[in-house]
Amino acid sequence: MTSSGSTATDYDLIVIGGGPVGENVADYATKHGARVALVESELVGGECSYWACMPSKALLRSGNVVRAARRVPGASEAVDGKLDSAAVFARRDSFTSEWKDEGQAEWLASAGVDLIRGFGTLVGEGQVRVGERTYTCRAVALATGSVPNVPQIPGLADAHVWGTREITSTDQVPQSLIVLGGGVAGTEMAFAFAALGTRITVLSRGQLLGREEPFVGEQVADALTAEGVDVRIGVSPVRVDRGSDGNVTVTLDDGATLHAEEMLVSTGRKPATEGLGLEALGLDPALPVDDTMLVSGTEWLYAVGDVNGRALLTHQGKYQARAAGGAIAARLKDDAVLDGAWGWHVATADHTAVPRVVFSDPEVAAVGHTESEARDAGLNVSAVEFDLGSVAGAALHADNYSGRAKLVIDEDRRVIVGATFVGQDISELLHSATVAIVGEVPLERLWHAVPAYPTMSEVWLRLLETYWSGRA
Ligand SMILES: Cc1cc2nc3c(=O)[nH]c(=O)nc-3n(C[C@H](O)[C@H](O)[C@H](O)COP(=O)(O)OP(=O)(O)OC[C@H]3O[C@@H](n4cnc5c(N)ncnc54)[C@H](O)[C@@H]3O)c2cc1C
Ligand SMILES: NC(=O)c1ccc[n+]([C@@H]2O[C@H](COP(=O)([O-])OP(=O)(O)OC[C@H]3O[C@@H](n4cnc5c(N)ncnc54)[C@H](O)[C@@H]3O)[C@@H](O)[C@H]2O)c1
Repeated sequence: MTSSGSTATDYDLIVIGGGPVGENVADYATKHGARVALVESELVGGECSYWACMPSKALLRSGNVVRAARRVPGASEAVDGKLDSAAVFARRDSFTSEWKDEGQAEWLASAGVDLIRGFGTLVGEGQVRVGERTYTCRAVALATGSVPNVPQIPGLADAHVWGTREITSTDQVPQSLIVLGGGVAGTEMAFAFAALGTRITVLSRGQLLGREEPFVGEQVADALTAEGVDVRIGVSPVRVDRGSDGNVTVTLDDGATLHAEEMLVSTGRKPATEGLGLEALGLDPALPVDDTMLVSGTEWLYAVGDVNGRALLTHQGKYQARAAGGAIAARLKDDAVLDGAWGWHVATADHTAVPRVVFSDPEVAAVGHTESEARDAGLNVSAVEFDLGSVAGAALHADNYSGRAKLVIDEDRRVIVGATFVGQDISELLHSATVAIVGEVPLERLWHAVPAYPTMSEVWLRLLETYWSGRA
């Protein structure tokens, strides 16, 4: 490494995978003096930039804006047409840089990171093969992301259905679409394409967004239904076929048969570890990591972002990357590694304060534990809820504003350990809850954080009043 003068290896660190997480590991390690190369087999920028976060949010935005305008008299009269799908897709294309990565590659070069194009495989400790060449290094960071988890349903593999890559990059507005999977991706795409005019059926084996508080799925399902979406809860397909007319037929376990022009399968993702050579090196493919992202049983291998399965979210992966990039550089220089809880080189918040936003309408914004998760974790918690529609800021924001907020409180420490908000344009409220949880702000002190009037943040005051009422 530069500061220690070692050039016995090609690099100090090789990062495999150039998504948002790999880019940040490389950048942070380089900033701290390491000689770094990044290996990417597709586009620098990864899933998030081209087939996930950016295009999906761009596709959602136009519909959300129109619905918002329709809820405000005076504005609603000005919005009486349909969405311009070509313009929606064109805006999406600009956010994906037309699926070209020159800009990201230039940024990597400006950050001092060498880009190696190709598929990286581990062939030994500190040895990465790309094509015909084997590169040596002192540490490797795997940031290979995740791949779709496709269910084994008879006929599905031959039906050429859409995954999230296809739906986020399409230029087509299908007349009808069956969405399998009531998680984050399925829910968001149902809103986006309902706004574009597609007739949609969502199939979910459990409540929508089932990992969140129970009222979340109920409110989002009600909103989808109001948009004309057929939401079917508690059903699973038993067969899928693509007919000679090009349409998809789905047979459900309740005996129903559905037909649609297209089908989206969005049933979760799993770490992308295939072909990395882990088993040949005797490494556990589950890639268990400590909070610096060092893989258990090794002193040279790190797994960061989606690939370690801790939190499949860009912002949380990038947070891990900042910790890991710094930790790797520090270890290579024999500098102190600040790996105590909340230290500079650890991703402590992964355990207690992961923020999540679903860009549906209403939006869902949550951080930390749900009430049931907190109880399962053995915490002594209470919970308070409040109707967002009765907060002045929300009522002004949109007529008939509908939403709900909930705090989960650790009674032993008198701090918040979870917060959930559902409502139009509520996502920007989330960071206040994240700060309260990470800062472990006592409720008694939180009382003095006065929300401005008339903003939606006043829901904080109402939640705290609800908490204190009935208590001394
Ligand atoms: C539809 C959808 C919408 C989403 N929206 C959001 C959102 O709004 N907000 C959010 O926070 N998260 C969102 N996510 C999740 C987010 O996309 C991921 O958490 C994020 O992309 C993870 O980043 P990563 O760098 O770990 O992996 P990736 O972005 O998957 O990048 C991994 C990279 O590694 C490369 N690679 C893999 N194997 C190799 C190899 N052996 N050699 C070389 N290169 C390799 C891949 O080509 C890829 O470029 C969404 C996901 C989906 C599917
Ligand atoms: N706004 C965001 O931050 C955002 C948006 C989209 C995706 N993502 C991330 O991308 C990842 C993938 O999204 P996703 O929606 O595919 O995953 P998910 O885990 O959110 O939802 C998957 C859904 O599919 C269902 N499912 C799983 N297996 C099934 C089967 N065999 N048959 C029927 N249903 C099945 C699950 O019950 C769940 O409802 C998630 O981890 C999510 O965090 C984030």
